[in-house]
Parts: sequence; structure tokens; C-alpha cells
Amino acid sequence: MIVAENLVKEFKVAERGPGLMGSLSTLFSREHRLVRAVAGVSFEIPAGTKAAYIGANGAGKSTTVKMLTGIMTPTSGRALVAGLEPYRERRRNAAHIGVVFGQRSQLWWDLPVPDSFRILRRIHEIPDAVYRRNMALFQELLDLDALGNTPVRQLSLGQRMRAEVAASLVHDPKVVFLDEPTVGLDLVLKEAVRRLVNHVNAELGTTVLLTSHDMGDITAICDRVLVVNHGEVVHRGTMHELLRTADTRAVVFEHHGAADEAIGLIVKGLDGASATLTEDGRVKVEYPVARWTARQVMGFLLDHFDVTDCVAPEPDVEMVLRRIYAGRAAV
Ligand SMILES: Nc1ncnc2c1ncn2[C@@H]1O[C@H](COP(=O)(O)OP(=O)(O)OP(=O)(O)O)[C@@H](O)[C@H]1O
Repeated sequence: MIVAENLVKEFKVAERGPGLMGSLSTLFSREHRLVRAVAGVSFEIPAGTKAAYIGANGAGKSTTVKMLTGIMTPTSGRALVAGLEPYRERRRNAAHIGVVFGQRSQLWWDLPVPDSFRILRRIHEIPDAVYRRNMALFQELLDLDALGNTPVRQLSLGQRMRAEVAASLVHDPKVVFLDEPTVGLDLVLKEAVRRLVNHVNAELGTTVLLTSHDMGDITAICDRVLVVNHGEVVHRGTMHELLRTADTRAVVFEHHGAADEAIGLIVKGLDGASATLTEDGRVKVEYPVARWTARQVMGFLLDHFDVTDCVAPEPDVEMVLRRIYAGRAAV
């Protein structure tokens, strides 16, 4: 449904000297450098998939999404969304995609939210039954009525984002691009947006591409993950596969005996491992996977302690991503 084939986007940026004179000379300068925001990205997202497109600030996510939504033309390579090249066929493409861009609004700035929806209904020629069904769903989950007749420009960020997410879905698009869709929302509304996106995906098979720094959004919505770093995709797969790239694993256990003695013994016996006391009085062992297998660590614990309970928690997704962003892991 969404295909990126070796997508590249370069920007020509004027070289700027220091200080005010530097800024002024930029106006006349012929010195430019090329910024490679997206450096040959390829991926395929099948219909009905909910994919996360994640990466550090400046990694090239928004630029990729701008090419996929037709706002920008690639320097080279090709994008296909539901069979169309978005930047060549912007109007046809707009009919079957929905977009939320944190900073850009698809609503009419000087009009109240209900007016924007009436206009969108006309533009997309949305059948009555579809419009009514969707507006009822948005009301139930996002309480759009509460936004009243305030012009969009006077809404808070969170209020506007509720309307933006609804507007992106009002015409039953085949594909929805969500760039930071829960920014500014409180916990209850974040949850509502996640439910809405999951609902339309389950009911209508809507393909979702989500860009977010909010790990809660990613784990609650996405079944696939693409991680981009310095303009290139460095990981693709399921969330589980992403977590398996962690270079440390953890085991948390309870035992009959003193925790501080256990901690000392573990640090001595398992080279490179750390052991800490958890808030609820259990011992957490973190070990490098390059040095120890789970079997060896479990064997050590069972040999040395009278273990009464033991769990192996999933690696922390933020820790895994920090490592990838820092350039120490490319999968
Ligand atoms: N119009 C532009 N002109 C020049 N450089 C640009 C332009 N747009 C983006 N860039 C540069 O391209 C790189 C990628 O930017 P992009 O906005 O795609 O990153 P991002 O991954 O979406 O970041 P964030 O998480 O901060 O939103 C950055 O170095 C940015 O400065």
C-alpha cells in the first residue's frame, strides 16, 4: 500500500557566516551546501498494517512523510501510495489519504471546527451515512462538540489536535499518515486517539503510518516498526524484533536470603552484569547478551540462591532506541 523506493531528498542550504554580517552575507552568497535529509530510504508497508516510523530529531521522518503525502517531490527515487505517486497526482492522492501534521493544520484557521468538517464533507463528497457514522464515532471518543464554535486559531494545541485527528479520518481514507498525533493531549485523550486509530484499522483496514516520539503511541498502535537514523532505515520488523536487538537483558528474582549479599555475589560471579534492588525488594540483574546467555544467568541464580520467583522483563524500548540513535546498533 505504501512503497518507498530508494527515496532521497536533498536541500540546498546557503552557507552562513557567524554574527549579523554572516546573516546578511547569506543573502548575496553563492556558497551552498547540500543537506541530505533522506538518504535512500526503501520500504514496503502492506495494506492494513499499522507501522511506526521512528527516529531521533532530524533523522528525516517528516521529510519522508512529506514526500509520501505529496507535499514534497523527492530529489530521486520514487514513492507509491495506493498505486499513485503522491507528488505527481496530489489531488487524486488527497482523496484516499488522511494526514495529521503536528505543525500544519488541515482545518480552516478562522472558522469553528464544525464548519471545517462541513467543508471537508463537500470536498471529499462523503456519503451521508459515512459522514454520520464517523461524526458519531468522533463525538463518542473525542467529544468534538465540546470544542463549540471557537475559531480554530483560538483552540489550545490539545483541542486542535482532537479535531485534526478526526479530520484526517472523516472521509474513510485508505491510508492515514499521523505525525505526532497525540502531541499536547492529556492521558485520557491520548488513549482515545489510540483507540480511534485502532478502531478504523480493525473496521476498515486503514493502513497507518505513525511518526511519534511517544513510545506509548507506538506500542499501543503499531504492529511494525521502521527506525530511521541519519536519513536511512536502520531497523525494520516487529516491535518484538526491535526489542531483541537490545545489548542487555534483565532478570528480576525473589529469594530467601539477604538482597545485598546476593547483589555482591552476582556482580562478582557474572562478569559485566549489574545487580540492583528494586523498589519492591526484589533483585534485578542486567547482563550483556554478548557475554552471557539466559541459560547461564538462570543457572547461576539457581545454583547460588533459594529462588522463589523469577521474571524476565521485556527490554526497555527507549533504551533500545537510544542505542540505535547513538549509532551503536544498525540492524
Ligand atoms: N526545508 C528544509 N531546508 C533545509 N533543511 C531541511 C528542511 N527540512 C528539513 N531539513 C533538514 O533535514 C533533516 C531532517 O529533517 P526532518 O524534519 O525530516 O526530521 P525529523 O526526523 O522529522 O525530526 P523531528 O523528530 O525533529 O521532527 C534535518 O537535518 C533538517 O534540518
